[in-house]
Amino acid sequence: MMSDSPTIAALATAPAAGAVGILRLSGPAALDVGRLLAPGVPAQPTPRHAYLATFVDAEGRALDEGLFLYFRAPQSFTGEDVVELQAHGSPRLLSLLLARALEDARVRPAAPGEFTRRAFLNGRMDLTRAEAVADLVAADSEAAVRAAAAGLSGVLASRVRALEEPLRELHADLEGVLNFPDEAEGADAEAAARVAALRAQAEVLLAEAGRGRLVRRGARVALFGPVNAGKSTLFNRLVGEARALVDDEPGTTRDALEARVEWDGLGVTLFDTAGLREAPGRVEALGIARTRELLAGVDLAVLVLPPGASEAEAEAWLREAGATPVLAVDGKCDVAGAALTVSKEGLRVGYTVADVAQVMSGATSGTRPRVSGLTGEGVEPLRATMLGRLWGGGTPSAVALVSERHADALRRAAEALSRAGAASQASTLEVVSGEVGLALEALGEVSGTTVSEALLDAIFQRFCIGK
Ligand SMILES: Nc1nc2c(c(=O)[nH]1)N(C=O)[C@@H](CNc1ccc(C(=O)N[C@@H](CCC(=O)O)C(=O)O)cc1)CN2
Ligand SMILES: Nc1nc2c(ncn2[C@@H]2O[C@H](COP(=O)(O)OP(=O)(O)OP(=O)(O)O)[C@@H](O)[C@H]2O)c(=O)[nH]1
Ligand SMILES: [Mg+2]
Repeated sequence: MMSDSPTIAALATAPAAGAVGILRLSGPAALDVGRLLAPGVPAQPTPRHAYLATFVDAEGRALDEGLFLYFRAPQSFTGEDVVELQAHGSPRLLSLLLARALEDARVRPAAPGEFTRRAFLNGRMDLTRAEAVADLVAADSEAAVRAAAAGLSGVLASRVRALEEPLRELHADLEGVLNFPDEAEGADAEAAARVAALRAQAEVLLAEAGRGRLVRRGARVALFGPVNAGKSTLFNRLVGEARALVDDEPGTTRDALEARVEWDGLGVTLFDTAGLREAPGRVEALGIARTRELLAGVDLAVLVLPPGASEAEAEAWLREAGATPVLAVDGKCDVAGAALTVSKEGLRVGYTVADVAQVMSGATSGTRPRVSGLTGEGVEPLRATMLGRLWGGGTPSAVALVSERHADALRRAAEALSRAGAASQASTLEVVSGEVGLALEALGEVSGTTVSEALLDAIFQRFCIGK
C-alpha cells in the first residue's frame, strides 16, 4: 500500500524570507527526485546524514548550496522515504525547487496536513498525536505550547487507550457469552460494574474539554458595569498600556475594545465594554447592545462597580451577564478609602460627586475585592483571582487537550455506556453488548482506530500545507 502512494512535495517552512527554507518530499520517488535536484548526492545516501549539496535547475546550473537529508522508510516522520532539501530561505528560490520537483510525473503537491496524515495512516502516531501537531503549530501562548507538547508525547493518547482497551475487553467478553454461552459462562458477571466504571472514566476525560478550549483559544474576559465606574482605566492597567480612552464623561467607551495578554502562560483576550445605563443616547445604546452580546460569549465577566455600590445595585448589574460567570469588584477603591479627606480637600479628578456621596452613605459591600485602576491598588490580586476563576488549580501543561471533536465523541461514548448500564438491569445481554460496541466505536474516533475518510479529511483540513 505504501509503495503505490504518489510522492508528495511541499515547502515545510513558511513562505517568507528566512535563514533557511525546507522543501520536503515523501513517498517512493522521494530519493530519485531529490537527487535530480541535488545530483551530487550518492545514489544510496546514508540515512539521516546531512550532505552538503548543490541544488541545480533543469540545465544543471547551480541555484543554491544547501543540506540534503534522507530518511529511509519506515524510519521517517511519515513512515515513507523522506527527503529534505534545506536551502537558503528565499521564497522565490524555494518555489523554483518545488516547481522542478513537481515536474516529475511521480510527484504531486501535498494537501494540507498530508505529511502528518501519512504518518497517522502508516501507524507512526495515533490520531490524538497527529492533532497535537496542528495544536502545536497553532499555539499562541505558553500554556498552549505546553499542552500541545503533552499531547504530542501521548498524554491524551494514553488516557484514551486506558479507556479503549478495557472497553474492548468488555465487548469481547459480552460477545463471547452471547456466541459461546457454554465456554464463556460467567464472563458477563461484572458487566454492570465494568460499564459504570468506564462511563465514569469517560466523564472525567469529557470534563477536561473546557480546559482544552481555554488553552487552545485562550480565555475571554470582559470588564462591564455602569458608566464611569473606571472600567477603561482598569482595562489599561491590566493590559499594561493606555489602550482605551478614559474620561470623566460617562459613556466614553462606545465600541468594545480588546487586547491580548498572557497571564501565567495562559492566553487571555481582555475586553473593555461600553458602560451600561438607563436611557442612553442612540449611538451609546448600540454600544450597550454590543456589550450584552459580548458578555454572553466570554468565559468570565468582571463587573466593575462604583465605589461602595449597594448589594441591590450589584444584583441589578449582575443580571446583565446572563449565564456567564461574574466576578464583581468595587472600583475606584482609592476614593472609597479616602472619602472623608476628599470631602475636605474638594474633588480631585475622577472623583465624581456621586462617587463620594455613595461612599459617605456607608453602603459599601465589604466582601467584594477592591481595586483602583488609577493607583493600581488591588490589581495584582484581582488578576490572580481572575486566573483562579478561569483555570482553577494545576498547571496548564498537564492538561489533556480535549477538543470539541473529542468531547463530542466522548459524550457519545458516555451516553452509550449510560444506556448499556440501564440495559444491564432491564434488558438482554445483546442490547448491553450493542451499546458497549457503540461506545467503542465513538472512542475509536478519538484515537483513530475507527475513523472514516470523511472525518480524516475534516481533521487534516485545518493543518497547513507542508505539515
Ligand atoms: N527538518 C525537519 N524538522 C522537523 C521535522 C521534519 O520533518 N523535518 N518534523 C516533522 O514535521 C518534526 C520532527 N518530527 C520527526 C518525527 C519523527 C522522525 C523520524 O525520523 N522518526 C523515525 C526515527 C525515530 C528515531 O530515530 O528515534 C521513526 O519514527 O521511525 C523525524 C522527525 C519537527 N522538526
Ligand atoms: N479616583 C479614581 N478615579 C478613577 C479610577 N478609575 C477611573 N477613574 C476616573 O473615572 C472617570 C471614568 O473612568 P473610565 O475609566 O473612563 O470609566 P469607564 O467605566 O470606562 O467609563 P465609560 O466608558 O464611560 O463607561 C475618569 O475621570 C477616570 O480618571 C480609580 O481607580 N480611581
Ligand atoms: Mg470606558
